[in-house]
Formats: sequence, structure tokens, C-alpha cells
Amino acid sequence: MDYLIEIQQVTYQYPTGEKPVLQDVSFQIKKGEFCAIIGPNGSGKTTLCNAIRGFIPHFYKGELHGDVRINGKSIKDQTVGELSLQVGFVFQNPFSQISGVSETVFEEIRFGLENLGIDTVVAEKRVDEVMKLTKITHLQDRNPFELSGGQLQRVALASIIVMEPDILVIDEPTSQLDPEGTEEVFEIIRLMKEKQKTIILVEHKMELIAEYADHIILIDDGKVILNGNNEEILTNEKVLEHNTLLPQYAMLGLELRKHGVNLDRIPVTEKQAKEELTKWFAQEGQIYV
Ligand SMILES: Nc1ncnc2c1ncn2[C@@H]1O[C@H](COP(=O)(O)OP(=O)(O)OP(=O)(O)O)[C@@H](O)[C@H]1O
Repeated sequence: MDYLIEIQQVTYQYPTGEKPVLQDVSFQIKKGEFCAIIGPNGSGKTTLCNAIRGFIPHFYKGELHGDVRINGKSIKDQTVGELSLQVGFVFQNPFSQISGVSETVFEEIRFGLENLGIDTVVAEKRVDEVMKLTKITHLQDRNPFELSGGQLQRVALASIIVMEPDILVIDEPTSQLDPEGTEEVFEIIRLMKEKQKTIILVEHKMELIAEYADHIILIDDGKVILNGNNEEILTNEKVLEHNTLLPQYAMLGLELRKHGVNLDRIPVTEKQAKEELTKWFAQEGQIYV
């Protein structure tokens, strides 16, 4: 099977670190897959993302063993510029993403295309399309620094999407957003999933992971602890032993099973929980309210 991203026995230690923060990490991601990376604070998730976009070893020096291959080619043999055309990176804090040199949202989104020397007419058409897709056309003349956190994160996503990378690495995009901003950002992530982009998402909100991810990797202390599909990982109580939450619906299902409620499967989303409980009430001859 051909994988788009291959992480092969990666061990990495920062130059100032005392021990490796990634230890013998191996996994593969298929094209079009939505992979979530979960794990407690400080477990190495952002470091792993930096290895996938080539910032390790190109910017962060330190000691790297093993390999990361994108499309069959080692990141060591590609420049950060080459990698940035394949891997778009969205930061936790959208202010880190904004160039600081654009006076309007339109210019900000066009900025990366200008740097690539893309023809102005072509670039502006692409900016218009991406603004429509991300529903920010009404913000195009605003100064990026006058926007709310949610609006700015959408601009940050748009400025990456406009570059048309095959892979999107998104590191805790909503940790600083309110529920409305979170919803808006995930609406864009959902669209990218529909467009068959390969997505790697670091996120602590398990309900969102349950809704979107195909594939989940749990890492703790720099090691891969679990690697499997959505339901396999999100119904596994071992996750809780690693200071990482499960979705509330999975917790409810696991608890009900312990109390003798014989659910066919442990739900991970609200929709699945309703289905399972409706089935159970029907079997037990109870009235579902
Ligand atoms: N530039 C750096 N130099 C040295 N050590 C670092 C550097 N960046 C991160 N670390 C250390 O590497 C370990 C893993 O950090 P990382 O940020 O990758 O974890 P994380 O799982 O993304 O955490 P969080 O969920 O809190 O964002 C931590 O112990 C952190 O202190």
C-alpha cells in the first residue's frame, strides 16, 4: 500500500533537551485520511508536527534518527520551501501565522501566492474563491489585526488553503477560540476533508475528534501508545490512563455497560449515542423520552 506520509522510527532530541521528546515513533498516513494526534500536554504532539513539515531537522537542529517521508521522499532531501508547497501548517495562535505586512485580509491571503511569483490575475481569482469557501469575503478590506480570534483563525486557514497543499497539519486551531469561533473553524476543516485533503489535527476536544477523525494516534512521553481507527481508540479506556479524555458519549456508554446496559457498541458521537440508546430502550420495552 502507498502511504502519503511515513514516519519511520523517529527519535528526536532538542539541542537543549536532556532526553529525546520523540522515541522510536512509527506510523503511516494514507492520502485523503484525517488523522488526529492526541495525548497529554508535553507529550510531543507539536514536535511531531514540526517533524512532518520539515522544521525538524531544517530549523530545529538537535539529534534526529529515523526518517519522515512525504510522497515517498525523505524530508531531509527537501528544503522547507519545497515542503511548504506540500504541507500547509496552521498554528494554535493565528497571530503567529499572520505576516504582519498586509493591510487587508485580501492582501494577507494573496501574500503567499505573490511570494511564489504567481500571475496577479490568477492569484486574485484564487484568493476570491478561497474567501468564498471560508466565508470571509465580507472581511476582505479589514485589517487582519482588527479581527476577532475566530475570524483571524479563518483568515489563517484561508491563507494556507489558497496555496493548495495536499497535506494540512493543524495544531490545536481552536484552543484560544470560543464555541462559535470553534464551530466556524471546524466548518472549514470539514470542507477540506470533503475535498480529500490529507489532514493531521492535534486537538484536545474529543467530541470534535470523534466527529471528524478516521485515524487516531495516542502519544505519551514521546512514544506511540495506540494507533487505530476512530472507534477503536475512542472507546478504549487505556486512553484515560494517559491523562487524555475520551468523548463524553463513550464515557457514558462505558459506564452504562458497567451497570449492565447491554449496548451493541460504545457510541463516540451524539448521533451514535442516540441510536444505541434508542435501540436499547426498544429492546427493553421501555419508552424513549
Ligand atoms: N524548542 C524546544 N526546545 C527544547 N525543548 C522543547 C522545545 N519545544 C518543546 N520542547 C519540549 O518537548 C516536549 C514536547 O513538547 P511538545 O510541545 O511537542 O508537546 P505537546 O504534546 O505538543 O504539548 P501541548 O499539548 O502542551 O501543546 C516538552 O517537554 C517540551 O518542553
